[in-house]
Amino acid sequence: MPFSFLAKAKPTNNLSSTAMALCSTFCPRIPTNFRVKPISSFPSNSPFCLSFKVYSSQATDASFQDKFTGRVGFLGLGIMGSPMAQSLIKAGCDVTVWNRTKSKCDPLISLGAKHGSSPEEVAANCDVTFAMLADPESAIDVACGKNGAVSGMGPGKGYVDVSTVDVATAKLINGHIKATGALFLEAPVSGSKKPAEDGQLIFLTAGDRALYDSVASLLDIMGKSRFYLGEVGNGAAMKLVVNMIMGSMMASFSEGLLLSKKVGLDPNVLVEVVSQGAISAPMYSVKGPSMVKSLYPTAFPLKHQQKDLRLALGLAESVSQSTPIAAAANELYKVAKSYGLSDEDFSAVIEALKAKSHNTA
Ligand SMILES: NC(=O)C1=CN([C@@H]2O[C@H](COP(=O)(O)OP(=O)(O)OC[C@H]3O[C@@H](n4cnc5c(N)ncnc54)[C@H](OP(=O)(O)O)[C@@H]3O)[C@@H](O)[C@H]2O)C=CC1
Ligand SMILES: O=CCCC(=O)O
Repeated sequence: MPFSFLAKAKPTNNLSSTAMALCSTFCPRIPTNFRVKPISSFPSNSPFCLSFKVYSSQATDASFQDKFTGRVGFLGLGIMGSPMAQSLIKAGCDVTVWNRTKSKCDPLISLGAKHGSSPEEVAANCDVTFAMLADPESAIDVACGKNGAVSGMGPGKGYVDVSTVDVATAKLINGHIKATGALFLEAPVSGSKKPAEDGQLIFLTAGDRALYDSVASLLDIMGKSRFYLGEVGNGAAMKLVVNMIMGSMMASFSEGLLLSKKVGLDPNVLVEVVSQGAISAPMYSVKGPSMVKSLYPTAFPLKHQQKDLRLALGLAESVSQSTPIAAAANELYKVAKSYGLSDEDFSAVIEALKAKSHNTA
């Protein structure tokens, strides 16, 4: 379990070594396989204070890998892809980017990234290529379509798809990539815009273990933890189960906020009460106050949450698992989409429950 570690220490050139030494000294129960990542440091003329994130590299298998020194491609620079690629550039990686809408590449180019004119060109020029795309259709198109990444892949290369897709899509892309002699890893992420900006994502990986090992240091730049789940499809399945739970939680929270208001309670107080009890969740504390104000600044677009519920329901169907709560939540997100809220944050699902105001609008 990652935890923050704050220490006063004389800064050295090797901040990580300093932090590891401090942790070993002052946290005797820390696992021997811990790693550290600076959260913040201060100039040497300020009080000597360092803050570090301490984490196990993997719950069940903590192998430490060498720093990845090859060329890194990044396809898809939306809400998530942009900050992830930015973290890699800022960490000193040699990054080449591509995005369907070219203008989104410009801020990264100004930070030092190269630009590839197609997914094929990026894959051909890089050792490992990451893809962060909207949905199964775009993930397949960018990997396997005309001038897609597959055309630039080959032995010695790797493709890491971090998009949220279904099991069949992950397996399809895996098949195309593997046919070129390259390696494949699916690695969808838990965590949203802010964790992506802060390098605090959780990677849910599956596929070629050798590729997982070789890109571990890149995953650690972008994330706080990583799980290796075995065969391709397990990453997608884990991600869909997590987001199925999240979508239902948000729908239920929305009902609670509106009910509290209708019975004369202050929904802000409800948010506070929830935050102190057993059902406390960062999601409620972060989104609740703006939901009360009917504000939905987009971190996770509602259309993607509905996509994930749809894919999760398909997954449940494939094994005859009953999921009535998720099915009801999915309907609510579909209503919200019909209100034109696709690109709002998924917390805008609450608007689908304000039927009266929308019907009369
Ligand atoms: N936002 C979040 O909090 C999280 C999102 N995810 C998942 O990550 C993925 C990306 O999410 P996010 O960054 O929020 O989404 P965005 O909608 O912000 O970005 C989507 C990306 O996909 C590209 N794209 C869409 N359609 C096509 C296409 N047909 N061909 C080529 N490129 C295409 C977009 O290109 P263009 O710029 O040209 O439109 C853009 O780069 C999704 O699968 C999502 O479910 C996972 C965890 C958290
Ligand atoms: O897929 C989106 C996940 C968002 C989150 O984990 O906060």
